[in-house]
Order: sequence, then structure tokens, then C-alpha cells
Amino acid sequence: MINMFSTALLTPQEMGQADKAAIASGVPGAALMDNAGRAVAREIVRRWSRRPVLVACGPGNNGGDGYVAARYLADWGWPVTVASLEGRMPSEQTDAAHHAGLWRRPVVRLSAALLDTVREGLVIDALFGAGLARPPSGDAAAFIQALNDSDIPVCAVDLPSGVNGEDGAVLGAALQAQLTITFFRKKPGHVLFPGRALCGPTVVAQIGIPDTVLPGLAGHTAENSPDVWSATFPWPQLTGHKYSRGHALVVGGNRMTGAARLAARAAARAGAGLVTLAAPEPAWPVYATALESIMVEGFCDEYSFESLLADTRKNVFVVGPGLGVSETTQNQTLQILAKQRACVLDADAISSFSGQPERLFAAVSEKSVLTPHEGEFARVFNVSGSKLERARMAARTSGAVVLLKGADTVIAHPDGRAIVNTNAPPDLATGGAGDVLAGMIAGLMAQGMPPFNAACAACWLHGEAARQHGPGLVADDLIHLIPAALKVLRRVPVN
Ligand SMILES: NC(=O)C1=CN([C@@H]2O[C@H](COP(=O)(O)OP(=O)(O)OC[C@H]3O[C@@H](n4cnc5c(N)ncnc54)[C@H](OP(=O)(O)O)[C@@H]3O)[C@@H](O)[C@H]2O)[C@@H](O)CC1
Ligand SMILES: Nc1ncnc2c1ncn2[C@@H]1O[C@H](COP(=O)(O)OP(=O)(O)O)[C@@H](O)[C@H]1O
Ligand SMILES: [K+]
Repeated sequence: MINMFSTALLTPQEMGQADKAAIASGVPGAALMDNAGRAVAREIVRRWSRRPVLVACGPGNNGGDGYVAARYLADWGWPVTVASLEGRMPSEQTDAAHHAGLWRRPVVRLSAALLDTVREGLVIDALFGAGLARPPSGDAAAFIQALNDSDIPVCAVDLPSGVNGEDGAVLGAALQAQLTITFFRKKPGHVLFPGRALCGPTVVAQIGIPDTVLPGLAGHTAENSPDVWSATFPWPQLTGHKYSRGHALVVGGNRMTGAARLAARAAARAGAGLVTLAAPEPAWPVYATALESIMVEGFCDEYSFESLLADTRKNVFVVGPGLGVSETTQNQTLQILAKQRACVLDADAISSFSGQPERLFAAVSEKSVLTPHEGEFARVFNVSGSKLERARMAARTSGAVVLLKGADTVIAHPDGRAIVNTNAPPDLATGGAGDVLAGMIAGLMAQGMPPFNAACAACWLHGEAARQHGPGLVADDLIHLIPAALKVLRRVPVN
């Protein structure tokens, strides 16, 4: 069971449908807009002391929210200037026009020169939100450029103008905000780069849209959070034993032995009851000396490798870290996939199919999790579009769960669902961090967690472990911080 609703990510189009459904259920559009603008004003007074504010309003509903925010701030005694793009007011008989009408003071034409009035103040960006239709040009482009060149803080309504809500891309030029307030649920553009960085922290305000509108229109994209998968998290059972917690087998390489060791340790820390490292004979002493609780079994050829896989209690395999790109790696991967058990394919297990992706796609299934970074991804998937679209398309094409790594990791299921991870600090950009992630996913799958859920949960725990460490992180540290991340997940304070 997976909960895609509480952190659902809605496209601008889906958000429009949510808006309509809320209105149909009896909440007037003007009230939604009033709630939205008041939420913006409230978040501002919570963070900044009273100061001059310039509200830049576009011609649509985003501008409508701006007129509301301006009214509340002025009512609370803030010095407010309202400016409209190209002097355009909202079309008559719209909610935005209604709220623009409630602003009884002057509305000036927006220009970069107005920034001089708020050098010590703040700008509310209510130019464009979900309805951004083309790259900003003319007055809008000049204003965005001048504001970005200044150090005046910007509070964006819904999205920083210029950011595409659907995928976080910049359409021509976009504002850099210090705070973004969005409504009801985030959009993909709030969590995917570069949009995420341009938003600053994003606050989600509830404005009267009931959650009951969600099942009709959302459910295929969400932000990663324990809410999504915690119901299926495999906590140890009182009467459990090591065999009931699964047995992960990690394939080791001959030379880069650290990668598989990291993955094996991470699988054990994530809770696999038993972990075996399958070591090629020449490297067996290296693995055997380094590992204590992890069993090390040697193999010398494909036959002895095959016999290592035979034991059906070994219910999940990790293949790829430190193996090297070669035909041998490809063969080992295919041998593993032929067992039709759960597996995590990382690094060289993916790259070894460069130029022959069909061989990989024919062998994987929903029980397989592929964990490429962008470089590995490009070797086997020939897809374009946003990161969300590419991961989704890769999962559909291959039939496997695909976890496309990076600062905004996307986890996609072949059925079209996708999760965007947002808790990973940049300290994770260090060699071996991906090997640890692969092991953690396997450790959760060993305990019976469904592959997609396991990939999401491991990714969140990985980010949390890194957050606990902070700067100076190396991959080895993550192993020791998995217990601390698990404690956070259980809401038990870390001692
Ligand atoms: N949905 C909800 O639940 C709720 C939504 N709410 C709010 O509504 C916002 C969405 O409103 P929206 O659909 O009116 O779109 P919006 O962002 O104002 O932009 C459209 C206008 O901008 C114009 N325009 C576009 N690009 C342009 C460009 N490059 N350069 C120049 N002009 C450009 C475009 O003009 P046109 O293309 O017609 O010339 C049109 O007039 C959403 O972000 C949120 O803040 C809240 O009130 C609470 C409830
Ligand atoms: N800038 C970043 N911010 C957050 N997480 C990152 C960033 N860069 C990399 N990561 C994460 O760190 C891990 C690196 O994995 P990978 O590139 O496979 O490294 P390795 O192969 O050395 O183990 C992935 O989980 C990735 O999502
Ligand atoms: K905006």
C-alpha cells in the first residue's frame, strides 16, 4: 500500500482541476483567492519585520493573489505599492478583477525603476504562476533581470515567475525567490531542479480545497516522505528471526572491493537478516578479512557463481557496484535476473548493457530496481524530457523500477507512478554513496518490502543519514548513521 495523496505533486493543469472541483463543491473561487493572498501576507509577517513592499501583479489569478496579499499587508499597517504588468488589470468579472477592485489605492505600471522604493524592503512576485505560457519578455523580462541583479528579497506567489510548474524548467528567465508560498499541494516544479533552487523554501498553504478532490485527479506523482511508504515499512517483528528478515547476496568485484562491501554493510544495516558477499576467488581474502557479520562465499567460474545463487532463501541480489564494465558483468547480471528474484542493478550492471539495452529490458521485471546516475542512465535509455518524464519513460520501457539519482532523485514504477526525493543534502555527492543506497534498497527488499516502496524508503533514509552527518561526509559514514535515520523514522529521539 502506498499513499500518493498527502504529498501529491499536481501539475498546473491538475491544480486547475482541483480548483474547479473545489468551486463545484461549494467553495467560491474568490474565497480561495482570498485565502491564498492572506496566506502569503501571513507568511511574510511571520518572517520579515514591517518594511516597504512592492507587489508585482500579472494579469491572471497569480496577480489576483497579489492584490489580496497587498490588501492584507496594508490593513496591517505595512507600506505597500502595487504595480501591474504593462499597466494591465485582470479581465473583468474574474476573481482576480474582484480582488483588484478591493484594492482602493493607486496601481502603478510595473518598472525596474520601482525597485528603488524597496531597496530596504521586499518584493512580492505575483506576475505569473501556474499559467506561465511563454518566456517573459518586455517589461516582465526587464523587471526579472533587475530584481535578480539586486539584493532585494523576493517572496514568490505559487512559483517564482519564469519557472514552469510542470517540470521546474526556466522559461527564458526566472526570478530567484527567498520564499515561495504555494497552495493545497506542491507542483513538480517546486521539487525538480532548477525550479527547486529558485523557489527557496516552499511553504504549502491550505486555502479551502478539500482533500476529497484528490482521488479524481492525482495519484501518480508525489514528493518522497515516510507518509508515502511507512505503512509498508518492515520493522522487526517480536517473534521474528534472522531467516524471516531475508537474505541478501551482494556480488563482489575483483579490484574495487570497497563498493560491494559498502553495499553489503548497508543491506545489513537496513535490516536484512543475513547478507552474503559473493567474492571472486582471487579477492576472497580481502573480503573475508574485512567483513565480520557478513558472510563471504567464494566463486571461481560461472558454474560456482550459479550454485551460489541456487539457495532460494537468498531472496534479493545486488549486482553492479565495483564489478567493472565487461561481458562478465553482463553475464552475471543476466544469470541473476534469470532467477526471477528481487534484485538491485546498479553502476556497472547497467553500464555493461550499453549498446544492448534490449537484452537488459528483456530480463528485468517489476522485481528489479535499476539505480543509475545520469551517466549510467544515458548509456541504456534513449529518452528525453524532464527528469520526471525520463525516469517514468525508462520504467515503462524497461518494465523495472527505475531510481534516477541526483540532487532530485526520481523513483519511477512501470505503472506510471513516480516519486521525487527532496531530503538529500549535497554532501552525498561523494564516491560510494550510491553503493550504500543500492545496499539499503536490497536490505529493505530482503525483508519483503515491495521494490518501489523499498527504493523510496531507502532513498529517504539515505538522505536522512546524510543530513545527520552534515559536511565532511564520506560514504562509510552513512553505514553508521543508518540506525540514527531509522530512529528518526520511528520518531524515537536519537540519543
Ligand atoms: N488553481 C488554484 O487552485 C488556485 C490558483 N491560484 C492562483 O492562480 C494562479 C494561476 O492563475 P492563472 O491560471 O490565471 O495563471 P497566471 O499564473 O496568473 O498567468 C496567466 C496570466 O499571465 C499571462 N501570461 C502568462 N505568461 C506570460 C508571459 N510570459 N508574459 C506575459 N503574460 C503572460 C497570461 O496572459 P495571456 O497569455 O492571456 O496573454 C494570463 O493572463 C496560480 O499560480 C495561483 O497563484 C490561487 O488564486 C488559489 C487557487
Ligand atoms: N548534489 C547532490 N545532492 C543530493 N544528493 C546527491 C547529490 N549528488 C549526488 N547525490 C546522491 O549521492 C548518491 C551518489 O551515487 P553515485 O553517483 O552512484 O555514486 P557512487 O557510484 O560513487 O556510489 C546518489 O544517491 C545521489 O542521488
Ligand atoms: K509568481
